Amino acid sequence: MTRVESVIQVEGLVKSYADFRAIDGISFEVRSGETVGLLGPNGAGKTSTMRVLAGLSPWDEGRVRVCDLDAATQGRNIRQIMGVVTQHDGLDGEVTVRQNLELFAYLSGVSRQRAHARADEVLAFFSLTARADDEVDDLSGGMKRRLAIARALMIEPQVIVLDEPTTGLDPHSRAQVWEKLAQLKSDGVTVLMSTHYMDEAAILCDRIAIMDRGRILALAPPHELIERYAGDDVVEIRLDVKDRQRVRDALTAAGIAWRELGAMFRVLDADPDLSALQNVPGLRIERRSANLEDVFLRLTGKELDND
Ligand SMILES: Nc1ncnc2c1ncn2[C@@H]1O[C@H](COP(=O)(O)OP(=O)(O)OP(=O)(O)O)[C@@H](O)[C@H]1O
Repeated sequence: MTRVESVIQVEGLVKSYADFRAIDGISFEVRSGETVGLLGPNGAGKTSTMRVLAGLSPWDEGRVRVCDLDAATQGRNIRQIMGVVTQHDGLDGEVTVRQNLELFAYLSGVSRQRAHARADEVLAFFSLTARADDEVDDLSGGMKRRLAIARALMIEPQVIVLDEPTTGLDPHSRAQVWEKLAQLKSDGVTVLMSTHYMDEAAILCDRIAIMDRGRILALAPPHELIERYAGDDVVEIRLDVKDRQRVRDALTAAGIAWRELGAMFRVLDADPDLSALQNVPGLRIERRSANLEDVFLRLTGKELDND
C-alpha cells in the first residue's frame, strides 16, 4: 500500500455511553511518520478514542479514516495495517513469549515462516530474545509491556496506536519503553498514543492534543503549547510559615491570578508584580521554566494528574 500523508483522520467524533458524551466532537489528524499524543487526566476520553480507532468500539457521529480506509466500512482492512496496544495487554500468560507473537501473527494472516522470522526481529528489537521460551506469566511488568508492543509490530504495521503505554511501570521500565518508541519513530512508524504523563508526552510526541472531558482543547507541538498557553516562566510561591491567608489576601489585593496547589501557590500571570508580598514573612518566590502541566492548568483550571 502506498504511504499517505494523513494516516489517521478523525472528524467530529462523538461517542456516548447512554446519555453521557465521553467523546464530545473531536477532530485531529496524524501525519505519516508523526507521533501524536492524546494527553489528559483519567476520564478525558483517551481510551474511548483509542478503542474507536482500533475498531474495538462503535461510535455515534463523525468520520474516522486510517490510511484512506473508512473505519465504518473497512475496519478489517485497517486492522491489517494498524498495530494496537491496549491498556490491558491481552497477552496469553500460559504460553511462551514466542508463541504469543507467532500465534498473533498467524491469526492476522501472516505465514508461519514469516511469523517465525518476524518474531526473531521483534524479540531482538525489544531485548527479549533470551526470554523467548519463557511463559509470559514469568515476565516482569516492563517486559510484558514491551512484549505487547512487540506483538502489535508482528504485522509490520504502518501505524501503531498505544493506550497509555507506560502506566503502572517503574521509572526504569518506562525509560526502556520510551527508548523503543523513539526508535520506532526514527524508523518512520506513525504513532498515536495516549498518556496522562506530561514527561512522556513531551519526550515522545511531535504534537500533543490536550484532552479533557471528551474534548481536545489544544493541539500543537509541545513547545508551541507552552509558548502559547503558559509563557516562558512560571512563578511559584512557597511558604515556610502557615500564614496562607495572608498570601491569599495580598495576591487578591494586588489583582494577581493564582491557584493553590498543595503546599504552594502557582501564579497564573506571566509577569506578576509581587511587590505587595514583600512583607509576608517566610515566603519564597521561585521562577522556573513553564511545562505542559502549566498548559493543562491554564486550559482546564486543574492539575493533570487530578480527576
Ligand atoms: N463502558 C463504559 N460505560 C460507561 N461509561 C464509560 C465507559 N467507558 C468509559 N466511560 C466513561 O467515559 C469517560 C471517558 O473514559 P475513557 O476511559 O475514555 O477516559 P480516559 O481518558 O482513557 O481515562 P483513563 O486514563 O482512566 O483510561 C469517563 O467518564 C468514563 O467513566
